[in-house]
Amino acid sequence: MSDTSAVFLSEQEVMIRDSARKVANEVVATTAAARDQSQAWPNDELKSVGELGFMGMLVPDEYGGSGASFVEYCLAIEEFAAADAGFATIVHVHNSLGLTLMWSASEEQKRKHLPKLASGEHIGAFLLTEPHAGSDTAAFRTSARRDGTEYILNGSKQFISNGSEAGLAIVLAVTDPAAGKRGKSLFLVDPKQPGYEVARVESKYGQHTAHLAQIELKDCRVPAENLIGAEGAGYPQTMALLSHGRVAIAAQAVGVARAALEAALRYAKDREAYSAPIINLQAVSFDLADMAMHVEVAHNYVLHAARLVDANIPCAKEASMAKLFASEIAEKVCSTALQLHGGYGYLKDFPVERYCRDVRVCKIYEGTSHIQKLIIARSLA
Ligand SMILES: CC(C)(COP(=O)(O)OP(=O)(O)OC[C@H]1O[C@@H](n2cnc3c(N)ncnc32)[C@H](O)[C@@H]1OP(=O)(O)O)[C@@H](O)C(=O)NCCC(=O)NCCSC(=O)CCS(=O)O
Repeated sequence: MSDTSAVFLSEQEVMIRDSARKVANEVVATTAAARDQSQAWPNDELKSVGELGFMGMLVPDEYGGSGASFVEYCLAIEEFAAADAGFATIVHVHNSLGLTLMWSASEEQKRKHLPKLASGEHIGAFLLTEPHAGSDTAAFRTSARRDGTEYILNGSKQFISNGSEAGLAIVLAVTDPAAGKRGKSLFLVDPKQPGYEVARVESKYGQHTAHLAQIELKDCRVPAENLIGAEGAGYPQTMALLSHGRVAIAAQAVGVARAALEAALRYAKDREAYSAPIINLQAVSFDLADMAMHVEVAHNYVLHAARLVDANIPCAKEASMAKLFASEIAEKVCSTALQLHGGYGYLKDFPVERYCRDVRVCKIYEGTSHIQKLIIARSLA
């Protein structure tokens, strides 16, 4: 990223970005290619970023967090994604629990759960999507039936990042089937308790660092005090969280695209054809120019959306624009980076084939590109 991208960052934003960049480069990136092969859970790497405060970024100091702004959060996610996109997914999904609890949890819930989340002792998972419904969030069926001082949760949850590794889960479940969007509630669930079952851990195309699970909730009894906020308030809470999350996924896409651009630049300066580095070929340099333009524009638009979040200005449209633009250009940038490497781009000796696989899901999770268009189009009507 060129120096002017940092001109309007505060000293603190630069400090957090640089701290994230340092740990990402020194600890996360160095093990990323091996992890892509082994699919090992990055315990040590998470511990390292946790010690620096990156596991409780959106949680204030009084609950053990680092009280970062959303801009600072997105800058950190971009850095982690440039090192290992799957690692950034783990960190992002985890941090989204802290944000949800800050918005809606009782004081008692905050005191009980936030310090362990913020330190990284408990990894967080958010159980939203179901096997039969992803985009259509109103169609979720997982039920929570009140039974005395408890709720009994039943249902299947699909595509759950961190679901198999979590120390704390938040579940969206239907408490009143007749009430539609006002009949869904959020619950805190301990993944070690009976009734929380990891049915399978998916085998997937990319982001091998991030484990994606199918979770079965079978007569999973949770105390009534684990309800987050009011009964029936879960749906709008979740929609607001998804909207903020889209800005972070956009930052993640920018991070991977930037890494791909940097890899392509290195390669183009090093690789010779026709007796000169291939960067001297106009076709190659035009591709690189195009990639750099897209990465910089996406980076700056992500910061714009994140600043709106920090200013508490409704920005569902901008969040969707950031995610749509960044994830679409990131896929193209990564693909062009692979192309510029020629045959070597297709080999695991170079990182660009991993970037291509890892970045693809940015167009799908936290709302597909079509869902982002739907939200943007709605805002224009
Ligand atoms: C496509 C959808 C946006 C359609 O949503 P709805 O039409 O059902 O929602 P609305 O009626 O518009 O809103 C309901 C309710 O929420 C409030 N709301 C909505 N957006 C916001 C916001 N940005 N900030 C605050 N509040 C918001 C809205 O005001 C309404 O509240 P009231 O009724 O007025 O009180 C939706 O279905 C959608 O987003 N679909 C995509 C789902 C998605 O992104 N899935 C991804 C799942 S997560 C994932 O992929 C990662 C898994 S992980 O890695 O573990």
